[in-house]
Amino acid sequence: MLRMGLVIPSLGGRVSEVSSRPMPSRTMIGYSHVSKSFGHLKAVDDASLDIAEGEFLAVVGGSGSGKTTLLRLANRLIEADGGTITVEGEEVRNVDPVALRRRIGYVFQSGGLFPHLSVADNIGITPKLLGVATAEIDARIDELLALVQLDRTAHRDRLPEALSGGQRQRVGVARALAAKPRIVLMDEPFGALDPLTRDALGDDYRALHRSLGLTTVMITHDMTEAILLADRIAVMRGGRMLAQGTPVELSKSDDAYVLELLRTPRRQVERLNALLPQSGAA
Ligand SMILES: Nc1ncnc2c1ncn2[C@@H]1O[C@H](COP(=O)(O)OP(=O)(O)OP(=O)(O)O)[C@@H](O)[C@H]1O
Repeated sequence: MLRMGLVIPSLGGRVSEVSSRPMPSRTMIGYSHVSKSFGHLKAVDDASLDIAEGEFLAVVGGSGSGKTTLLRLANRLIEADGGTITVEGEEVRNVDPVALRRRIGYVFQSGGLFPHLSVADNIGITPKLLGVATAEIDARIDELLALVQLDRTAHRDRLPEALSGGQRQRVGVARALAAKPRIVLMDEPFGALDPLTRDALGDDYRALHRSLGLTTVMITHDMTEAILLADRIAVMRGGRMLAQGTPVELSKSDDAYVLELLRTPRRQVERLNALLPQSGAA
């Protein structure tokens, strides 16, 4: 696999780097008392959250807790009923939705690729819509394929159906980065992948996030993934923003649901340790 000069940090190195790094303070996305209902259902209920420049924030919570709705409110795929949402200091309701979406990359759970377009055309579609010159788009596609570690010759002209799930997600990330956004929203990007591919993609994306200076908001159902990848975690329940903070801060929460979520990875490890021989003992 191509590495193209990207340093993929070891897990241990990344975790200590995350915990010792001071967070920058400029707010890239700000939610203030935001609400969104569908009929009588409050999908997002009075939620407030600030995401700082350069931050990697994971949003966790049960099915139907409002995570996707929260994400889509930021780029106006859904319009809020109440409260204020800002992106880079501008209220999103004052920004043209199409222009807003070009400033914010979006990675879908299934990759969200156009099935009839090649990998190259999927990646190049936004620059093309923006009127970027063909030669420049071609160079950008190659650069992005290298960034997401897909071999140019092997993958450039393939249709999405001829890719593995992990490769499709890499193309999805490349497409989200094609218009050089500073913010990337990811809706369970690695959820449907096998654990090894998921780990590799998570690590690789985290390295990209850092080297490109991105601000990332990622929905995940996997608390282990949230703890390992994110600087901070926001916990949603029933549309409410239940808690937010670093894993260490959340571990001091007095909310039983938050503590239960945080205990899950450790409980899984304990069960695995009971079932499997300790490493080196096999
Ligand atoms: N367009 C819609 N019309 C009606 N109800 C909706 C719509 N979108 C979301 N909902 C409802 O709003 C609630 C929150 O949905 P949302 O997709 O934000 O949850 P989620 O936390 O992302 O769930 P999951 O983890 O299952 O993807 C759910 O009860 C859902 O059924």
